[in-house]
Amino acid sequence: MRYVDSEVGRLHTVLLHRPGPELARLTPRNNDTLLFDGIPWVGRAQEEHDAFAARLREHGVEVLYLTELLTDVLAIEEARAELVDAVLADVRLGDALRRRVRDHLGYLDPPSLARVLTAGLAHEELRSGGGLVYQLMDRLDFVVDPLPNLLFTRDSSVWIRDRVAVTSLAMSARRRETSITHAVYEHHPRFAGVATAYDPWLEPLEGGDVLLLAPGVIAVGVGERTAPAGAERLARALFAHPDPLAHTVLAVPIAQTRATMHLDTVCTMVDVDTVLMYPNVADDLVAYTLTPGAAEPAVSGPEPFLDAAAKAMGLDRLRMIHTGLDSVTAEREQWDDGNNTLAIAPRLCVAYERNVETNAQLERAGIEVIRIPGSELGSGRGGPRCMSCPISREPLGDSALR
Ligand SMILES: NC(=[NH2+])NCCC[C@H](N)C(=O)O
Repeated sequence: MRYVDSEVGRLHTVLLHRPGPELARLTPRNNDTLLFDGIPWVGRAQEEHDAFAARLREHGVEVLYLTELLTDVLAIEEARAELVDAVLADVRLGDALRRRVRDHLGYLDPPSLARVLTAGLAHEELRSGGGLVYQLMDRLDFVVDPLPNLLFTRDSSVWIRDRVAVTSLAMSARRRETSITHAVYEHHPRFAGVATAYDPWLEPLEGGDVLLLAPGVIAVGVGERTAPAGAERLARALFAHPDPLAHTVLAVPIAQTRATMHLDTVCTMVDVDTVLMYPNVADDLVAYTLTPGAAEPAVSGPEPFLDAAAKAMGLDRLRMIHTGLDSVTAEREQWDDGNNTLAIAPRLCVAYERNVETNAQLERAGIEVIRIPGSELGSGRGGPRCMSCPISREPLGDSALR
């Protein structure tokens, strides 16, 4: 079963990426470019991630791992060619080095190739190469860049009902991630026959910006990561479907700073009618409402986000968990992904244990919190929601809202 129509329906199946050798590529020289704010201790990050997966399994969630799916599809010639081509498309390689890399990858068995596709390939590991590009590289430079942000499976694909939107990642450090999700959904027998709702060559759109507020109602954060044109394109695709996948898309401009790169860093859902929101932005967020129009989606607004969302969801009001935190504590805990919870059922969510005050407020509001460690995982600036891509949730249907 592959179906997701909300943020909170009981979670059945989720896609995770257990961090591996790609994290060991991070150095103080490259961590900014690779979008990490520190140098994670890899072994501990893996332990933390295993604890996350274990908590999910204890609650009956099936956990799929991206590397396993990738290794499976690399046994299929067409998928292998597609993934290798995505590596070779890097214009910086030049023809001579490109030929050498093609030869090198051609000899690798699926697990070794999966490792290069995720952890990259350093100059010194290629050992020999021809041409000027190879000669002028430092031995630690990457011939194939590593993808440490694969950890955040939320961003490279999003399921909307029975379709998958393979996104278009804005930052160059992440762009190749979607060649992996695309190949998995296209070629893995588990996903046979799945149709896409978005493709990676379209305008920038990242999963961290896409919130399924209710069946048929989708909020999309817009800014640096998801371009307004990406939100518009998604709305058009969802409205045009014969059995429309949504009736309302709310475009929500967000300030693009490091701390708030995606909508889910400031707002996540913890119940069918309840959001957890970063208090420092809660009053300022607005939404533009997109609905099906004659040729193009019709746009109205802006109006306060909570009002626009409640209206689209058919509620009198959307309940916001007011964390009531002083602004410094709120700022500290937002930075450590306090607002980035993963709901695994209505009123039951996973959160980093370190966000003590936010978690206490959630509990006071009647939300059960499953705490996980995240001291190393958090150095890439992502929490439980960023690290998970729900593939199947219990449908809320249209009658779920009270
Ligand atoms: N859905 C999310 N908030 N993902 C967080 C992504 C963090 C990642 N280091 C990036 O900057 O892209």
